[in-house]
Amino acid sequence: MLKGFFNVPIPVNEPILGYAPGSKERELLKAAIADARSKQIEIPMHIAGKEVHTDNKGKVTPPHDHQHILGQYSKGEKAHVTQAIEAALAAKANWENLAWEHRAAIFLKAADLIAGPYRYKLNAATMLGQSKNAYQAEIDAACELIDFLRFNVSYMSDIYKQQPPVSPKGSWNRVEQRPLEGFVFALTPFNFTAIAGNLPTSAAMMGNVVVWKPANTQIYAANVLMQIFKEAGLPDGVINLVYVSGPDAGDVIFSHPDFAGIHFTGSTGVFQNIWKTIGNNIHKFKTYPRIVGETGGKDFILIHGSAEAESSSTAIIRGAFEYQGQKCSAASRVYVAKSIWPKVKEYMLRDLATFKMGGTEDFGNFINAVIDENSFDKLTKYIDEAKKDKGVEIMAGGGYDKSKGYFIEPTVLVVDDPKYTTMCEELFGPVLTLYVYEDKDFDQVLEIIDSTSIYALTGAVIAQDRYAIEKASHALRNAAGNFYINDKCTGAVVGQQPFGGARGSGTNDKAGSMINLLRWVSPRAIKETFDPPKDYRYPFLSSND
Ligand SMILES: NC(=O)c1ccc[n+]([C@@H]2O[C@H](COP(=O)([O-])OP(=O)(O)OC[C@H]3O[C@@H](n4cnc5c(N)ncnc54)[C@H](O)[C@@H]3O)[C@@H](O)[C@H]2O)c1
Ligand SMILES: N[C@@H](CCC=O)C(=O)O
Repeated sequence: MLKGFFNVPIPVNEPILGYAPGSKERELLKAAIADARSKQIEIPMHIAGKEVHTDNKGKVTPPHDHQHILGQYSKGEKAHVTQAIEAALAAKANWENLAWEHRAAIFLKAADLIAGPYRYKLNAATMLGQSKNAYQAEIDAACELIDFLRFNVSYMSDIYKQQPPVSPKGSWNRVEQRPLEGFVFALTPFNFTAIAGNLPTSAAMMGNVVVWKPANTQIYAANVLMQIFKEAGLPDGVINLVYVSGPDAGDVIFSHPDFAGIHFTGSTGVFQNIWKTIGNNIHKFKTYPRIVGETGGKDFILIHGSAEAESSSTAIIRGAFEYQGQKCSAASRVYVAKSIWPKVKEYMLRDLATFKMGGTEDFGNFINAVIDENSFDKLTKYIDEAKKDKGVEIMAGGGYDKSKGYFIEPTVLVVDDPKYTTMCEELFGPVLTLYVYEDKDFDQVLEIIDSTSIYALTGAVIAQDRYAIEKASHALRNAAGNFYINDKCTGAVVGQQPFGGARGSGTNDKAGSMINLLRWVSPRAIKETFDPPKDYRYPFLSSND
């Protein structure tokens, strides 16, 4: 074994490629898209390092072109979840005993593979499978995932370096960061390839073994991620990837004695049910499982009367409509002061009129499709209701069509009631609701924002008036885990704004930070005494008493 404490490479954020017309990266990405579209692939599960195929297949189709088949994945059942757990537990001893610098090297290599040879393949898979445009795929599948891997390696070494500051004479105090006893379940959402990659790897990096179940609508890119992890040298069984229904996975995992933790990102309802199941089964587990979940949001932008109108409009429309509003951080409720609203509205209508909507293969499209038919049907129901409801004006959009892909026009609703349904519930799509308030009612609006939804994920205040900024920052301190001043409420960057919300939005364990990695270790404090006492008596107990 090598001896020494090794410094890890100092992480820096991966530069975002621009994909401008004529650029090399655009040519390479277009070629990767054409290649992916030209064939149908078989997508196996990965258990104990082996590819597992079944006869029960699910189709993978681009949300913007649902009749085109990119491939088919093998659907698993409960027995595959059991096999994945057994494979993870079989891999555990070797993996957790491997020196940490070797674990680090595997994930640093994975980051390099994504930054280099796999960049276009992974971006193309995300663009086709999840209907993300080139820029959105680049900031997610490439840059954010590379950042997660490189920064987490650095945080891991910082965690290992942290030791008790005091060791009195004659003793030495140390802390060992043990992986959890058992396996970790990574349950990942459709909307970010980076999150799908981060949830299993952050736990594995700290020495844990993992069963990973992605959302069905993200499997196409998850398959590329698994290829990358293998090529980076991840040993068999450390991360096992299964394609089963959520309830099937839950039934097996949440009653297994070695279940040691869940790393979840997804909707609040699913997380709350999982929490209840874990609570009901608590007597079955060897340890108290770590429950880490980043969940839904009802993210706000507050525009003060002193704000600059054009940048306010840009923050609103980028915050609300990038990736069709399917970011947990997406702006979905806006509060704008009456004095500035006419100007903001003018800029919004000017820019919304220039949005192009269509497939991700055409780089001119800013807006693509929503993820699937369920989502399309749910969102269009809200739009149809809004069209009928009094006190709601459809300021923009409102149209939709699912004949070729699940396309919904970016829609802006202006409401009279700040507690209208779409101001309160998470819709998760390109539907923004906006309320215009009297400038004098700023304080009341702060209270409304704080109390309107169960969530507290992201939020922004836009103002030039420093008193207003200070007041909003204080009044809304529990309304968002990620708070922005004079910016949109999306686009957190690893190493810059660790991400996560509280209240109904999750456990706020901040993805891409040391706080998150600490959830995947169980510290053991060790005290060593060099000269142990040989007499039990205290000094005041003299032998003459
Ligand atoms: N806070 C964050 O950091 C963050 C980031 C991304 C997405 N999200 C949230 O995720 C949601 C969108 O993602 P989604 O649609 O994939 O979420 P989802 O909750 O539908 O699914 C998440 C995962 O849970 C699985 N699942 C679904 N039902 C299950 C059940 N009954 N038992 C066990 N597993 C089950 C899914 O298959 C998927 O793998 C939104 O609510 C969004 O706000 C939050
Ligand atoms: N971290 C991303 C959101 C991830 C959730 O979907 C952002 O800040 O926009």
